[in-house]
Amino acid sequence: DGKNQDGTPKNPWAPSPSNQPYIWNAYDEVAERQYRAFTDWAKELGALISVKIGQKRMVVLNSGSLVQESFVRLEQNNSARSIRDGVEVLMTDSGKTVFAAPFEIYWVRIRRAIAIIIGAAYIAKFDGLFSAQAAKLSQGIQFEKSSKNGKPIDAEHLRQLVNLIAMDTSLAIVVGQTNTDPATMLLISEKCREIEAIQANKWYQYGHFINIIQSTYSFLALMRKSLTAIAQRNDLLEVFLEWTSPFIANRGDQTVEVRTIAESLLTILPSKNDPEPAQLTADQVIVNLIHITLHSYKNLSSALFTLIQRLASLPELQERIYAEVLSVKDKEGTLDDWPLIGALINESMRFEPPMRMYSHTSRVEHDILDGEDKPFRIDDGTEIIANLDAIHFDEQYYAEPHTFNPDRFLVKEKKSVSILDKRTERNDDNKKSKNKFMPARDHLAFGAGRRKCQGAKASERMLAATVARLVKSYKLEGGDANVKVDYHSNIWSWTGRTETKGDEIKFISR
Ligand code: HEM
Repeated sequence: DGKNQDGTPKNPWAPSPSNQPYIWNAYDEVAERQYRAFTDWAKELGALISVKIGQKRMVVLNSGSLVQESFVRLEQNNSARSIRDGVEVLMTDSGKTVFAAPFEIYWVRIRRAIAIIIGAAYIAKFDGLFSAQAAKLSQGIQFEKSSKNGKPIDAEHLRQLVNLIAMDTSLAIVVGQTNTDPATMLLISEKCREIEAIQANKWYQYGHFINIIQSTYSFLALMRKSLTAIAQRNDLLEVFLEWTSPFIANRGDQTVEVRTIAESLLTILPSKNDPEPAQLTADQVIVNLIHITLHSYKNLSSALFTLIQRLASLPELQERIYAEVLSVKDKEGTLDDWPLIGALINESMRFEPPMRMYSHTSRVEHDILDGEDKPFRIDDGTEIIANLDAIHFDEQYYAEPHTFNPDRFLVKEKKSVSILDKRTERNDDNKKSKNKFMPARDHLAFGAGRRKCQGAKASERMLAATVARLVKSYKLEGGDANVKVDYHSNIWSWTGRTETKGDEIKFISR
């Protein structure tokens, strides 16, 4: 209501775009142009902006230091999430999954259980899986090639191969399924596509912002859509229930080694702050497994497809990577051995992240300081969005940001800063001013703060294994990573995702 508890006026909202139509405010612009609309407004109004759509006010962070301020320094305030529409409610069982759960002990338990499977200290045990998957992709490409007499592989076929590898890898980590039959994997990805399409429907999108629409305007249409969504969800549940049943039957058996996220979620371990944790119900476990699998699948396949398309268009880089891979002798090699592949992955994540926006929600009324330390209003429930379309192209951190250049990430730790670090304009004898011209050594494609992606290490190692294997086996020619397609929903968040359209690639055996 614009007043603090003591009756004094609240600080203003951060600057907003003007001249927006009254009823929908910024809806049309955001629906059509998504993150690009935020980037353009930020150029005009400054890195911290606020946008009102319908009844919803959102605050958008367009610089790394604002993400540091909001998602990291003030993480106690801003690590909640909001569930925005019927599909999200349905698919997360009203916020029971790690992605959607409120910032409470229930969420902490799930995070810990996932961390002991795929956290940085544990992830190396999956390197064998990643190189086996990379080999499978290479074989799939060989097979496609020979069935086409060596002609290039078109984007659609390549995408199907990449989808299968991404799904297979995700299922192995999440439910311990390896070599799942392709028909089942296709079924899962088809269900996922259909649910996403329902969520991207215009009335669902409006409903995020104007509650009354959910209940009246196109109630019947929404009901029909919801019934379809429920049917799709039930089909998914059936598949996952079958996989999870053996683990559920073994629940509590201390002699079984915990190797997958499914097993770990079924055995929440005590910790210092949570000595007697409540265990999750089987339903809660399964709804998490579906959500994690689909997030992992979509992002891995999207990142891998983009990376292959990009690599194909860079012949010189391929030769440098080939030399790097060959220089590792007497062992398989992993991301730890390949700095240039690591730099390529970082640059791909910076230049073309699968998710250009993600959001946290504040659960406390507080102020946020803009770049000049001026305070602006955040309410309990305000959705706060990180806009990578602005942050990842900030030329203060990434020289010539619109050029794809993996070498920028070969910079030494001491000669670089984090994208989260603030630039200071103070003069030379202040050490901090050194920051001013140092490049960033990182990116925010995996998020920041307490809600950060738990699959970052797994993803990087998987992508590295695949790049190494492909470059070792083939010279890639063709490809196009420049044309993008934006989707309006993303397992199950309204902030969307971006895919690479791609072009045919010729794989020439080395
Ligand atoms: C290239 C691949 C991937 C990308 C780009 C990606 C990106 C993201 C992003 C942007 C977030 C939200 C971060 C935030 O709000 O600050 C997230 C959350 C998460 N990701 Fe990923 N992800 C990827 C792969 C994976 C994989 C393979 C897994 C697991 C197998 C995974 C598990 C998670 C989990 C559990 C969270 C939720 C954290 C929470 O809300 O507490 N991700 N991811």
